[in-house]
Amino acid sequence: MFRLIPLLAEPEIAELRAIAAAHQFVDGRITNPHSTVKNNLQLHDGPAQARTAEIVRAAILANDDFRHSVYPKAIAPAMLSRYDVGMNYGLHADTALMQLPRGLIRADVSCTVFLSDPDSYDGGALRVTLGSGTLTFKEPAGTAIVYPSTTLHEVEPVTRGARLVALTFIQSFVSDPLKRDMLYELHEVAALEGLKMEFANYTRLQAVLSNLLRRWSDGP
Ligand SMILES: O=C(O)CCC(=O)C(=O)O
Ligand SMILES: [Fe+2]
Repeated sequence: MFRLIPLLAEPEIAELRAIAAAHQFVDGRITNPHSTVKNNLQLHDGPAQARTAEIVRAAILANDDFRHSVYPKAIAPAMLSRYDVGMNYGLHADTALMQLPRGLIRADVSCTVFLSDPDSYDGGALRVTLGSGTLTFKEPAGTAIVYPSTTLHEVEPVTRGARLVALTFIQSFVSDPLKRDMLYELHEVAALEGLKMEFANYTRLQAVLSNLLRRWSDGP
């Protein structure tokens, strides 16, 4: 499932931009030393990184659309990343198991939160390969694109301005993307149509949803 989710409001966007402006970024290869395609910058300053992670995590957990499309079980601390002119991230797949301070997580869903106004830079779109086609995302500030970590994807070179994003990876309670999609669809239909249904039938539909989630989730 590919979902565009309005995730951050103006004050959060402003705070993350201020954090980015006030700190030194380092070569993004620090977290992927063997990558030959990664050509961007990351922010690793302790408190600034912690605050970034807190803002993004709180927004994810408070967002119904995010919760019902991703079913987050573990959220990697979000990291600010900047692509200046000439920077890009070539075609790659995300690592399946990521070592985080609190242990390993399996990346099921990848998430880019756009923080720069799209008009302020050229290039820098996220392109996700889907079979013979490609999906391209260059979204307004505050919007998150969530996409399966199983995909090959890349960030086009920036040719003007700078592209600031917050990046995170999420382990889902439901590892199978198709099952996640079906749960999301069923939840949407129940939410949109439920009030028009006979209450007894709506209750049965809710039971099916809950029982599917019980059957398909990894735990705890
Ligand atoms: O900058 C982006 O939008 C994506 C970055 C990415 O693919 C990654 O960090 O693995
Ligand atoms: Fe990636």
